[in-house]
Amino acid sequence: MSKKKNNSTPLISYERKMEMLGIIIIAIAASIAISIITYRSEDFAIIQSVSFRTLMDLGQGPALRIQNGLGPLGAYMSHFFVHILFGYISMILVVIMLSYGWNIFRHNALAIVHLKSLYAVFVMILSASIMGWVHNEFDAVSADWAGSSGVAIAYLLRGLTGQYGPVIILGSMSLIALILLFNKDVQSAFDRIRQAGVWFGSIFSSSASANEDPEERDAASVKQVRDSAQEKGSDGSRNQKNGTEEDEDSRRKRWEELVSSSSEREQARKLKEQKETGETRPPRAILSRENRGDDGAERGSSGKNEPGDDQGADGTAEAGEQDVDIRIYKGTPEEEAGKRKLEKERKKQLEKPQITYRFPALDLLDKAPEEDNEVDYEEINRNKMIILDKLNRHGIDITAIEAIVGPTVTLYELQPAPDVKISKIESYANDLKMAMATKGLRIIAPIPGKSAVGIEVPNRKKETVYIRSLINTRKFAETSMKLPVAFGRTIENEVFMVDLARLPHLLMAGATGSGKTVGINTIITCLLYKCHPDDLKFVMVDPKKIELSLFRNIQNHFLATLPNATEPIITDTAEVLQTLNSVCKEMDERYDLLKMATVRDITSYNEKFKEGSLDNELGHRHLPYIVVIIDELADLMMTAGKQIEEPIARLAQLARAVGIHLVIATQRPSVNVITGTIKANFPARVAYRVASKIDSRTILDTMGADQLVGRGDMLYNSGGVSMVRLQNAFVSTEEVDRINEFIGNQTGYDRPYYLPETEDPNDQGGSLEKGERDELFEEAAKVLVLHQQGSVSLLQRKLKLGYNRAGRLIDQLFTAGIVGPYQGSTAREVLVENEDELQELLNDLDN
Ligand SMILES: Nc1ncnc2c1ncn2[C@@H]1O[C@H](COP(=O)(O)OP(=O)(O)OP(=O)(O)O)[C@@H](O)[C@H]1O
Repeated sequence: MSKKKNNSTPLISYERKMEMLGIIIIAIAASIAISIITYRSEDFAIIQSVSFRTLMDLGQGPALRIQNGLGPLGAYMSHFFVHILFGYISMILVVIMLSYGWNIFRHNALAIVHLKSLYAVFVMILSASIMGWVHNEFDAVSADWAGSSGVAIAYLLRGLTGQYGPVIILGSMSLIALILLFNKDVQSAFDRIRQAGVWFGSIFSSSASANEDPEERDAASVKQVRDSAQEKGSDGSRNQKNGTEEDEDSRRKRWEELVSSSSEREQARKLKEQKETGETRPPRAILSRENRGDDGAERGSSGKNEPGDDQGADGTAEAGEQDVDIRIYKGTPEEEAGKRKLEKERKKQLEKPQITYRFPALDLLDKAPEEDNEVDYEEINRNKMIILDKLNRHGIDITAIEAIVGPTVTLYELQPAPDVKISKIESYANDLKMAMATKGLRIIAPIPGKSAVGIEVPNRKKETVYIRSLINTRKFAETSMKLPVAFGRTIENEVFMVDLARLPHLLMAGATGSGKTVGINTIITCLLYKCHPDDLKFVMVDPKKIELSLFRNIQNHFLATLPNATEPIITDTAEVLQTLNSVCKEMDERYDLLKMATVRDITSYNEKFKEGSLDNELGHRHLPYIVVIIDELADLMMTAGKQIEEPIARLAQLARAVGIHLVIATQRPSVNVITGTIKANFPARVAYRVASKIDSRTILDTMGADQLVGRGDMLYNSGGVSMVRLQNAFVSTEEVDRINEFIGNQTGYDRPYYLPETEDPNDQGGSLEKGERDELFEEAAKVLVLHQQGSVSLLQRKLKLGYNRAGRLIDQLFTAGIVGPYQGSTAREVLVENEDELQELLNDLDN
């Protein structure tokens, strides 16, 4: 493959430069910090009283009298920061600089640092002004805490707004600063402060039990709060209560938090016990286990008519009769890798890359916003009550419940009593759906490998799984998969990864807007983050014309096309057909190469080629993986039907060993699009939300996809019986754009990877005029007739030819009727029996 000479590489790479800049900034910040800490106002006076020359004379008295840790320079700096700017509070500037320095050094994104710095500057000015005000009004603090600027702002405020104006302005600004700091509900912050009061109260009031076991103490405080809640509750019904709704709510919250703190301790004890007995659980964070022996208080105080709370008072009361523990789990995120790890692992794979290439950096991907992804205990408890109530009414006893909180859905794992028939639980799916007023609810009865029934209920607040949070994990960085795809997160918050090279092909289906294109972008992004362009090429087919168009930027790095292709991303049906046939031809050629090299798969072939034991002259070359992506199969099947199905089926059956893999998506998972032949050859399937149970059956062979909630909620089946529910990672168009720009701006190969040319189906083999025949035409014909074997590799060996020329000769011999049509990995049939017959045929051709 031809390649461009890479442009001169800079002496010091961009990364190293940034690291140096980071260190310089940190060093300056540390110096300023030392100068501020050792600030003395007299130092500056000394500097001013002597000349520069005297100052520089270290043996002289003036220099010796300066006590700043950084000498005269420190005295200057600290004068500026402490005296002129904002006093000691200027230290915040040091913190800002350190933060910039560190993040630049670590190659982290700076967007969040900018925001936080802006906030820190605001807090610095505000604090200095408050100090200035205290200094001016009461002379209670030294002016060194406010600096001239802080004092000046306080004067200005006093002058403009009188005696009380600064109190109001500075007070409200402080409150705003607090709100911004916690970025949370201030109301609940107040509640928490009050709650802390109750805590202290309960501790002091039960001073007699000061030496008690902590669990008992918790239980005592729980009881106290619960009792007080019950007292209130018993005074009157919910509608008659005197206190406000907020009072009830905050009391309930308080109660729940106390309960969960005591129960977490109990949970930890249980876990320890489990460890000792050798019983293990998957690594999930245990959030709470709520033992509601007497649930009345909690339910009574709920007080709100939430959706799904349609059971009213008597519904929940009945449920209370069946008292079941619930354990709540939320999976802890996987360990982050950091940019260096990813970079190191990616470089490890490369031995002698054909082009100089920089892998896309993590910074091109958006960081997940700092959202409040806390578990909604209220929602979980309400759902638990509804589930218990519904099943209890129908005589189904549940002995235990666990709630596993995933990004999109929560899985309630129910342990039914031994005599319960589990199909009975399944039959109440619709009742439960109605009671919870939820869109998609899936019952898994039983959960494969467990003696439990699962009910998946969509969360009211869904979490977006950002692709960066998957790519930036050790699991992804260190994977040895050839074509790793981190699809998303499981319900247990684990990064779910598959190796496309082993699948070997993937069929994706989902209604419009369910997240297929985002899913395809996730696959491509993962591959672009892990694979070098030497090792991977995409053939992109996009009948919808816009979905994959962003990838045209990377054509000279990552795309494979026909030599005469009109566009790098194929949108025209006729061209799709020709391209797929060409990929088939590439597959056949690769099989010939593998056969010549006597290896069984692409990995061994490439290793052998790397060792130098394969001859370039015979057409051997490094073989990149080829991933063929078809964004909408339905469209192609409608226009080209069988013609399209044929090459897809051939590739799906055979292409795995030679490193060609298919990813096909469709929004119409009907049997005339996903035909039996296609389905049989695509064991790995992904279903996004589909419109009907029938569609779900077509794609997954079972129901379930019709109950998904959309926006990347998906079921993955690798061909076995069990399916995994995942939240597909989200990658935005902007992110895809940035990655493409980053790669596209680098010097790539001269052209896309060319797929072999195929015969035009309308062309009956082209002209065989004497002048247009290959010079070795006759000689090649004789070799094949002599050996009675129509194989390219035979011609290569006997005539010492490259693969392409030998292939062209075989095509001409086929047109001349000397060899038969292509037969896959076996040699073509020779149609001429002996040399005499051949001579006759050649004479005819000449005439
Ligand atoms: N994994 C995801 N996380 C969050 N939101 C998502 C996710 N996937 C898709 N969405 C949302 O759903 C919208 C539609 O997604 P997408 O375009 O991928 O659907 P589609 O199935 O390809 O639809 P169509 O077939 O009409 O092209 C996106 O714009 C995005 O807002």
